Amino acid sequence: MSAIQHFDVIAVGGGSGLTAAWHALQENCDVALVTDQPEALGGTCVNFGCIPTKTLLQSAELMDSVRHAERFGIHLDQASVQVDFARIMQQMRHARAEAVAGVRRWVETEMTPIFSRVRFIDERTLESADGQRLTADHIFLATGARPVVPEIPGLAEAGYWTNEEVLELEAQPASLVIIGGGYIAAELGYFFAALGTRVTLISRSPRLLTGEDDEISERFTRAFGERVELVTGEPVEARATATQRQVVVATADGGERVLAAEQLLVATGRRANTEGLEAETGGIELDAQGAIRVDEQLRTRNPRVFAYGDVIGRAMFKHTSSYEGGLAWRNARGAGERVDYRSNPHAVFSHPQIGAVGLTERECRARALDYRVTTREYGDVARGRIIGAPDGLARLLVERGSERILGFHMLGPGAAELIHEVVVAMNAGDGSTASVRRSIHVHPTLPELVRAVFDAD
Ligand SMILES: Cc1cc2nc3c(=O)[nH]c(=O)nc-3n(C[C@H](O)[C@H](O)[C@H](O)COP(=O)(O)OP(=O)(O)OC[C@H]3O[C@@H](n4cnc5c(N)ncnc54)[C@H](O)[C@@H]3O)c2cc1C
Ligand SMILES: NC(=O)c1ccc[n+]([C@@H]2O[C@H](COP(=O)([O-])OP(=O)(O)OC[C@H]3O[C@@H](n4cnc5c(N)ncnc54)[C@H](O)[C@@H]3O)[C@@H](O)[C@H]2O)c1
Repeated sequence: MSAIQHFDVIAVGGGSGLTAAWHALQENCDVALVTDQPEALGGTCVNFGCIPTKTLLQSAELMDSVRHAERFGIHLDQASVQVDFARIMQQMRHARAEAVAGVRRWVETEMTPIFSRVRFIDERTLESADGQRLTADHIFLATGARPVVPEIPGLAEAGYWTNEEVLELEAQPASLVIIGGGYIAAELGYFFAALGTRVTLISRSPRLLTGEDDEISERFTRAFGERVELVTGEPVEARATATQRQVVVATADGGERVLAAEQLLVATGRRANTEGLEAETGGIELDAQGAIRVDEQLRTRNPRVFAYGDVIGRAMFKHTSSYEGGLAWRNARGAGERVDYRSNPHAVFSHPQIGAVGLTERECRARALDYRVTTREYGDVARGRIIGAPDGLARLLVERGSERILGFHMLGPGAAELIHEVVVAMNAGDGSTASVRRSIHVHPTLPELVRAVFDAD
């Protein structure tokens, strides 16, 4: 049996595990960073998620501008516009490789890297695949999540991509079927469609992005349906022919449709990575979905072990796991802070773009809150008209009496950036609408749309 190595801190996970590690290093702690994917240091965000997909979407947005240049008096020979798909993909992978190399240099210089899977062998000890035993004053688990692949007969044999394989492409598919109606379907569906792939999207519900405020989801679905073919139904079988992949869909009217395309992308959610961790042996409880149960301070049932990020199965966003990682670290040092997701924002980088924070109108109703809703369109403000009055709006939900901002939802250009003023307002003073209303906004800018909806409330 090998000797036990003891550290001040062990962070398990090469993604947001780095957040706790970074905080620990600021306090001169001795840190072990454990990951089973050293070639993908930086985790999902850097390798298979936020950064590579948004890098790809930059090309999609540019293509959209080129296609619509005519509207602003710029005549382009559209037939001469060519997509160098291989180059788009290679540039993304090159940037990714540089980012990973940078993270790896940092980990190898400042921490003790343990490049292995680990599992608990008791409440104090982790063991690597080659039998190294590790203990620490504090352990942070950020082992992330992986794609859920539905059990559709024939799917494995037919062959499919998830968000990981799709980033390895060299050639653009002429046609693509996507299973799923959430974030990845909306973002990657937009990428492929904007570059000219014929995209068919299979969604269980008639509306896409059902977690959004109803009006946002409805208007997004309507606009997105002009870009891709939307099919509502349940995929029940998949198969491959010599040239195609086919998905049989049981449609809502009791019928059946066979959808065919060159390739198939599965985007049906993500599940926490806890298999093989032997969490129970470590005194850590899992929920029915296999996510790690934590309390309000992000502590597991084992007091020396904290968990955060996708593995706790809450809001699976990079900014959320970064927030949680900092909070978990401070709590390990005795701060006693509670997580508060009330102003945890999110964005869908599709077209139209979505940015949102706080409660949806549906959630306000479910909580029997006394609220009012105010809406303004892009065309209601000068900058909105300058950019062509695009389809889009801002929706504000305010609690009557307290005047607290309950939620803010935007659909349209810049939505992901524009919501931040409201995120700050929700955290300023009493979280009421006053701070936005009394602030001067530059004219003519899109933040004036935010101001306009607050003024109209
Ligand atoms: C396609 C896509 C696009 C996305 N876009 C965005 C976006 O635009 N904005 C946003 O905020 N979020 C986005 N997300 C979500 C975001 O990427 C995740 O929420 C975030 O990266 C989760 O970080 P994490 O540290 O919890 O997990 P990960 O980054 O997945 O890290 C988990 C780490 O744990 C390691 N590991 C797992 N099990 C073990 C074990 N037993 N032993 C050792 N190591 C182990 C893994 O190798 C990995 O290094 C996107 C996700 C996807 C899939
Ligand atoms: N911009 C961002 O922040 C961003 C972007 C991409 C991904 N993410 C994160 O990654 C997570 C995973 O993304 P996702 O799009 O895979 O999941 P999702 O949870 O957003 O959507 C899953 C979709 O798949 C559908 N679905 C589930 N099972 C199905 C089945 N058997 N057949 C047909 N449809 C089925 C659901 O109805 C839903 O529409 C997101 O929830 C989000 O947390 C974030």
